Amino acid sequence: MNLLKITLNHFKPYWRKLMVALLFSVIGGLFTIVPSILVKRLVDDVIVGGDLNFLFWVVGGILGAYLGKSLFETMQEYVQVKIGLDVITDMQIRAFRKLHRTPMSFFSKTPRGDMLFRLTHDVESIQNLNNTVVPRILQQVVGAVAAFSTVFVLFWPAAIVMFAVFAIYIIPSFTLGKKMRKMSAVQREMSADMYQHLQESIESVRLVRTYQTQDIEVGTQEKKLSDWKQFSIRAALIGKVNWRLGNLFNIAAPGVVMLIGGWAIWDGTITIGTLVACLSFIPIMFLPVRSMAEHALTIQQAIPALQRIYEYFDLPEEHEEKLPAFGPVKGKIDLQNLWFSYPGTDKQVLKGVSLSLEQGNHIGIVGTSGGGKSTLVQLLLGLYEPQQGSVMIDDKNLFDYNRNSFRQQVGVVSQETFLLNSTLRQNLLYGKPDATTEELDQAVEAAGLKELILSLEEGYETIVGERGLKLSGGQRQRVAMARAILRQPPVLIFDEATSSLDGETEERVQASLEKLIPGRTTITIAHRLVTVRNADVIILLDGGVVAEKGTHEELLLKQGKYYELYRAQYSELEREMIG
Ligand SMILES: Nc1ncnc2c1ncn2[C@@H]1O[C@H](COP(=O)(O)OP(=O)(O)OP(=O)(O)O)[C@@H](O)[C@H]1O
Repeated sequence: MNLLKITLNHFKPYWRKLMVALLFSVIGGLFTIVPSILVKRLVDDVIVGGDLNFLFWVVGGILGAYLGKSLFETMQEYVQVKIGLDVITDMQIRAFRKLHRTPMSFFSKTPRGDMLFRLTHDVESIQNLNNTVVPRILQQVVGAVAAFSTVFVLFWPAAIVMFAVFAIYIIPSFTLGKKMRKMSAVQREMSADMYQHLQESIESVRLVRTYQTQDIEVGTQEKKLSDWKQFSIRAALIGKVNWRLGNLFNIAAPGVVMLIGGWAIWDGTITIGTLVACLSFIPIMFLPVRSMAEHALTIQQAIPALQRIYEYFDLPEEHEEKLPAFGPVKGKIDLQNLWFSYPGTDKQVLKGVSLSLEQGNHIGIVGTSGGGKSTLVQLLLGLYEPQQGSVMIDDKNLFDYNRNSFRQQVGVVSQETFLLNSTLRQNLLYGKPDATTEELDQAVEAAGLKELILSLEEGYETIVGERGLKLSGGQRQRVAMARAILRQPPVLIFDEATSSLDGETEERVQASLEKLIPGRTTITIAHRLVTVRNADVIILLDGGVVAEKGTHEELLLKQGKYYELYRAQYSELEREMIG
C-alpha cells in the first residue's frame, strides 16, 4: 500500500487551497529571516559603525517582522486546518461507506471494537497530526529553507558546514524513526485490542454480572494494559533518545560555525555581524528537525493510523455499484440447488437446497436448530453468495443486479429488532423515510401500535431509548412490523418474528402479520409450527437439506419429522385445537 500516494490523492481536490497555504507560509518564512538580517546590521552599522539612528530601524523592523510572520502564519494555519478537516472527513466517510458496502462475511470475522477504533481513534490521531503538527512543520521547513539560502549568500562555508551536520544527524534519526514507526504500529494494535475488550466487556455487562466474571474481566484488561505500558515505555525511550540527538546537533552546529566564522573574521572575509547573523539562523534551520523529534509520537501514531484506515479503502465490495438496478419486484422466487458454507469455515450449512415460490405464495420454513433456516434467508437477500446454485427473483439472477435495489423492496421482521436511540417516528420511518403521515398512521394501525402511541404523552415523538429498551419485546416487534408495512413490500420475510413473545402477545402480533400477508410473497421461519400452519407450503430444513415438503396437513399425514416435531411441541388437546 502506498501511503504517500493515497494521502496525496486525498489532498488533490484541495490543491488550490494548499497553494494559498503554501504562499502564506512562504511570506511568513521571509519574515522569519528579517530579524537575523537586521541583527547583522545592528552589529556592523550600529555597534561597530556607530550609526545610532539605524537602531530604531532595527527595533521597528524586528517588531514589524514578528507581526508580519504571525499574521501570515496564522492565515496559513487557518487554511491548512480547514483542508485537514476536509480531508479527514473525506477519509472517514470513505472508510465508513466501504464498511457498509463490504460483504457480510467481513463482519463475522472482524471484532466490532476494531472497526470502531479505526473510525474514531485512528481518525483522531490523523486529525492531531493534520491540525497542529503539519502546519507548524511546513512553516518551519519554509523558514529553514529561507534561512539556509540566506546563510549561503552571506557566508557559504557556514551553510555547507550546517548542511553536513544536518546530514550526519539525519542518518541515526532515520534509523530510530523506522524503529519507532514499527513500534508505533504494534502499539496501535495493542490499543485497538484493549478498546475492543473494554467495549465487549461493557456491552455484555449483564452476562458478566450473572456469571460473576468481573474479576476475570478486570484481570484481562489489567494484563493488556500492563503489556501496553511496558511497550510504551520502550517506545517513549527511543523517542527521547531521538530528541536528545537533535539537541546534540543543535549545539554542535554553532560550535563549528563559530570556529570557521571566527577564522573568516580574522581573515577579513566576513564581518562580525555576518557571523552573528549566521549563528542566529542555526536554530531556525534546525527547528523542523527538532519539531519532528518533539512530535515524533504524534507522527508515528498517525502513520499506522493512516495505514489502518486505508486498509478499509481496499475492502472488497459486496457487489459492483455499476450493476443495474433490479427494478420493481413482483415476488416470484426460485432458489436452485444452493450449496453454502460461511466464508472461512468448512461446514456445509446448505446442501443443495431448492425451493420455488410463485408471486404471492406463502412458505413456512421449520426445522431443527442450526438447520440453515436463517442462512437461507441471508442468501435470498443476497447478503452472502452461494458457492453453488442460483437465487432467481422474477426469473432474474439476483447477483447480476444491484442487490440494494432488491432489498429495498423486501420487508424483514426478525426476532431481534434493532431500534435507533431516537423517537418512535424516526424508528418507524426507517423503513421509508419519505412516508406521509397518512401512510405512517395506516402502518401503525395495521401493526397494532395505535393504542400504544395514543397512550404515550409525546406520541410519535417519544424517545425509545438506547436500543429501544424502553419498549417491551412485543412492542418492539410491532415497530418492526410497522416499518415493514410502510414499505408495502412485494416480498415479506418473518424470521422468528414472534418467537420471543408470550402466548397472548404472540397471538396479537401474529394476527397483525396475517393481515399483511395476502398478495405478497411471504417467507416465515418459525420454531412453533402453529405460526406456519396456514402457509401454502412448508419445508422442513434439517442439516442443510430439505427433509420434508408439503402443506401442514400433508406433512402431518406423512408422519415423518414434521409430525414428530408437532407431537413434541403440542399436547393432545392442543393438537386437536390446532388441527
Ligand atoms: N456468520 C456465521 N459464520 C459461520 N457460521 C455460521 C454463521 N451463522 C450461522 N452459522 C452456522 O450455520 C449453521 C446454520 O445456522 P442458521 O442460523 O442458518 O440456522 P437456523 O436453522 O436458523 O437455526 P436456529 O433455528 O437456531 O436459528 C449453524 O451451524 C451455525 O453455526
